[in-house]
Amino acid sequence: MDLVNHLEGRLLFAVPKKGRLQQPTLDLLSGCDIQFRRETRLDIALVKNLPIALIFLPAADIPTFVGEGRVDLGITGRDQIAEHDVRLPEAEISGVEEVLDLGFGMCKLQVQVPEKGSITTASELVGKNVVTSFTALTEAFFSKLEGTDGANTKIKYVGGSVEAACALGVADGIVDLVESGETMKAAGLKAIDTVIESTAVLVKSRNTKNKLVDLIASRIRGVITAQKYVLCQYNVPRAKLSTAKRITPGKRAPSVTALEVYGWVAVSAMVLKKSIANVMDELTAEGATDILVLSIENSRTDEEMPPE
Ligand SMILES: Nc1ncnc2c1ncn2[C@@H]1O[C@H](COP(=O)(O)OP(=O)(O)OP(=O)(O)O)[C@@H](O)[C@H]1O
Ligand SMILES: O=P(O)(O)OC[C@H]1O[C@H](OP(=O)(O)OP(=O)(O)O)[C@H](O)[C@@H]1O
Repeated sequence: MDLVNHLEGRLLFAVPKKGRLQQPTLDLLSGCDIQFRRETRLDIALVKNLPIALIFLPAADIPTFVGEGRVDLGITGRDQIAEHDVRLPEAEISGVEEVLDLGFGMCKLQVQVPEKGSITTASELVGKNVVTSFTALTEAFFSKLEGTDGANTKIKYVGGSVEAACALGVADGIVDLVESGETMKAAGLKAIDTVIESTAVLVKSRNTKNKLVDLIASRIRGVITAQKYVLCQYNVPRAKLSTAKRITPGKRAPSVTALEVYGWVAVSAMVLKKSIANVMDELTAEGATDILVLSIENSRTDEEMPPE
């Protein structure tokens, strides 16, 4: 089948073809009931149940395709968007518009130097050799270092294994992504500054007119919300209701229903998964009973969520 001829009329959605963002992205698509089968070695997959085609691209190239309007939607790291946008001429507005923070792929782009070396600040790297996969952000970072002429710093591109550059004598420092810090530690490096913090984002092309963009964004938002929150149900004496409402304020407000027992109410509210244990302790201390925590399979809510 000539897939390219089947793209007509479909929303084009760029997703990472490999690397750290790929599996969480595929999980998200599955949660949105976006069904497809990717043939071996093919970078295009037609979605069976929606007029969408998935285009598998390197995370670093997705901002270019979205920015130029070649694809309507994309998922990549905010670091990649920043690297793309910082290259644009000053007066040009980026064609890449962020729609949604996806909450995975958290990492920091950091300036790193040998742990045992003499350099302790990024300014001391000015004029020296710095190796990175993010040359535009690194150039902008060193150019802005106050009171120094960062533009003189020699910035070299490498596509991967950036952390090896110092040990091999290619660089005095590197600018690379850090998440757990394991890679940095194993290479005998330490972080001395942060260029940008990143998470995966859903982005759209500024000029896309495809109506499915909003539908997909809404489905993705629903899945992310479902992953982040649980539904907490409990019974509490009416006299304690105002305190209980402060503990579980819910989205707009908690649902409260009268119980068939005088003086008691049943409360139901969305609670952040990461704080549910504390919330249960607090509710118990206030006399709540029969506290149940239910996972949320999927959701469709507006953007206002309970505070994190
Ligand atoms: N250790 C990490 N933890 C979390 N997110 C990361 C990590 N490393 C990278 N990312 C995110 O994933 C994006 C893609 O990085 P990744 O290293 O997976 O790229 P890749 O497409 O496989 O390319 P490469 O061939 O350069 O490794 C990064 O831009 C960043 O947003
Ligand atoms: O802080 P950590 O949890 O150790 O993660 C950081 C590492 O992850 C990324 O590389 P990746 O492993 O994706 O491969 P790459 O070097 O080929 O880009 C990044 O470039 C770091 O090397």
